[in-house]
Amino acid sequence: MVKAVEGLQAFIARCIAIIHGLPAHLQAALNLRLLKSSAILGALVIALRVVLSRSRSKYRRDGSEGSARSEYDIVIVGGGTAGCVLASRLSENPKLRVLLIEAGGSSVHNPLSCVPGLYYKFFHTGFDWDLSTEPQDHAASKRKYWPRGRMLGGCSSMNAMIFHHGAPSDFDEWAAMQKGQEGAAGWKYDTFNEYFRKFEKFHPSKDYSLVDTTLRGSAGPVHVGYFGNESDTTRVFLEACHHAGLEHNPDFNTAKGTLGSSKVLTFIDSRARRVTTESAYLSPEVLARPNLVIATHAQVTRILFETAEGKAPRAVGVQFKNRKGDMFEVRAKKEVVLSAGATHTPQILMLSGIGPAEHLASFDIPVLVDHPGVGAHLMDHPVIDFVFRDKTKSTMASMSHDPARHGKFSLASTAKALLWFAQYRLWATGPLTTNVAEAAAFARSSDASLLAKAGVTLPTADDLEDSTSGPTAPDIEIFFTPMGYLSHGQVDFPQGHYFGVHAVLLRPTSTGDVKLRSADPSASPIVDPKYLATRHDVTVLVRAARIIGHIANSPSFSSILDPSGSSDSTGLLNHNIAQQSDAEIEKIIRDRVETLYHPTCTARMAPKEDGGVVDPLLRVHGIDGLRVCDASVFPTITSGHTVSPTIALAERAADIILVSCKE
Ligand SMILES: Cc1cc2nc3c(=O)[nH]c(=O)nc-3n(C[C@H](O)[C@H](O)[C@H](O)COP(=O)(O)OP(=O)(O)OC[C@H]3O[C@@H](n4cnc5c(N)ncnc54)[C@H](O)[C@@H]3O)c2cc1C
Repeated sequence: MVKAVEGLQAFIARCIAIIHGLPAHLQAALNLRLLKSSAILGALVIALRVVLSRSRSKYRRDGSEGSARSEYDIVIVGGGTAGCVLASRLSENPKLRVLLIEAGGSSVHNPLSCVPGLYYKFFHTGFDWDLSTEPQDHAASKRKYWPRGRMLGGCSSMNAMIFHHGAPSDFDEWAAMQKGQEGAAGWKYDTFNEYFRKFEKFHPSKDYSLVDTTLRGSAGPVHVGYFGNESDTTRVFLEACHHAGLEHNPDFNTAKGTLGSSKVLTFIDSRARRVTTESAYLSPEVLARPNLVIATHAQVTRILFETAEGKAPRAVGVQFKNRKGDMFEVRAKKEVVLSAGATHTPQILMLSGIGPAEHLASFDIPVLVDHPGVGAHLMDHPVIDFVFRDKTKSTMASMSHDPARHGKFSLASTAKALLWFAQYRLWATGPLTTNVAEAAAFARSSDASLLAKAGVTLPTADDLEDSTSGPTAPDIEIFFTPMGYLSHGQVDFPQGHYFGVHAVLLRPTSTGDVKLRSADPSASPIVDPKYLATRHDVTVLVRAARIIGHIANSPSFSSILDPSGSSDSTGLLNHNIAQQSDAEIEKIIRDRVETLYHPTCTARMAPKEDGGVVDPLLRVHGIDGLRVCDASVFPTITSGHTVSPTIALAERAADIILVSCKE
């Protein structure tokens, strides 16, 4: 079967090479025929790949089998970003019997996950928990779509692949918030950085030779590099950033800090495939370990406890159901670890009787431990998308308006997609290697000289609260996408070419919550991020929009801006942003705010009296045998993208658990 696929690929390669060698007029004449045969061959390759991936998936146990045995040492709930790391690291100890339980299936051979530019195709599918927020009181009362990965690798299997630590002071702040509890110092950047390096295998690039490779990880399972697409418009954006005063930072991810601008480092390997925690940590060798069992399509419904007079309740196992709804129970001799992510971890805790007592009582859930912090302090990064019409008509910008994406069949767009697929398969290049958000800039809203360049004079006694984690940490991110979109791609644009510049609020002061909708585990939790509830948050975003206006007016940027965008009547384009008043910009912000997909802090690491749910060793306060390890334990949100801190956190958690199992 493998040979058949390779044979087909070689045949396509030969056809394309021959066509490329012909004179231009013959190439044009053959174009249509090539497209048609590519379409048929491409479809065959995809079909064969699907068959192959099915046969390779045999090593995983479907949840319908229940569990091969009913007792393990450690039961991990949620095989997402953090869960896969834990399962792999903990099962390195052959004496520990580890069970990983995941609600979804594998994604490791799924083209929508592997091919970097296709991840948005997962939205609203069975691989997505497909959540929506409550109507947002401060954002035009709209509900906001929240995608969350429901598969092995979790959100790492469907995210935008940006590798980013955040600011070093974010982690010093994490440590300081623990007020000297045991294990607190290990979260300081100096120490925690070892775990970032532990998971990373950096691939140097001659195009990014200023990266100091001695500061990057070199031996971890997670391959990162600059292999993804870099569009011409992305390069222009970076020139414009330089012009606006956002200096080039050769590497966002070092102790030197993250301010400045650059193409982003990505979780894309040398063959232009997405790297997920499933693909990196659950290798065939790891899956072959006799002490590791992975149950897929198995949804945990609650944690099981033993209680004894005068002792803290002890987690002793979990209950889960398979796709048919059959219920199973497994026991955990040593520990249960929750890694179900920032929306589902608090849901499982509450369904198990750990959460705000009054809220649990309203669903007749017996209260095991009154924990007001469970589901509280939800923090996310709000993003505002600004869209511009591209006069260069670049290939990537044409992806903004893709009729095929909206279900309208067109031979031309299907043929184009198949050609891109062939280019991707044969040379690992082209539009499909994009991570979409190709470049970024990080800045501070209190940077008077940066804002002065953008025409904003900050008040001399600026009373805007400084919510950053330190004097060199950002609270604004501006990123560039070589295609334009609004509302996660759900808004149709008139035929044309567009790109996007996006403003992110990195350190919001608005916080929200996750609550139960019902005592039924199948019901989605209620998520309410309370976007833009504070004046601070709107003010920082207005300042970010001013910087974007300055970028848009720079000489380099005007070389790609289609002037017709200035007389846009659709209300979708932002060519005139620099001329708009603060009030007009605020209206756009409240109307367009969306998630950057970074919910955190819903079972935060902090002393219980400060609303904490876990201690610095990730143990749930007041319960034995139960830890949480995922983005819900962030004490506060980092000023950057959240997957790298989650992987590093899981690496540290594995060390903590392995030590505790020896004791
Ligand atoms: C579209 C998108 C783009 C993003 N882009 C980036 C980016 O470019 N860079 C970046 O740094 N971050 C990005 N993020 C955020 C980042 O991926 C997440 O913060 C991170 O992956 C969260 O990891 P986690 O382990 O906390 O949760 P998850 O990865 O969500 O894992 C939770 C797992 O638990 C499973 N689960 C939930 N409930 C149950 C249950 N009851 N029983 C069994 N299993 C259960 C889920 O199916 C899932 O597999 C993005 C996220 C999304 C969705």
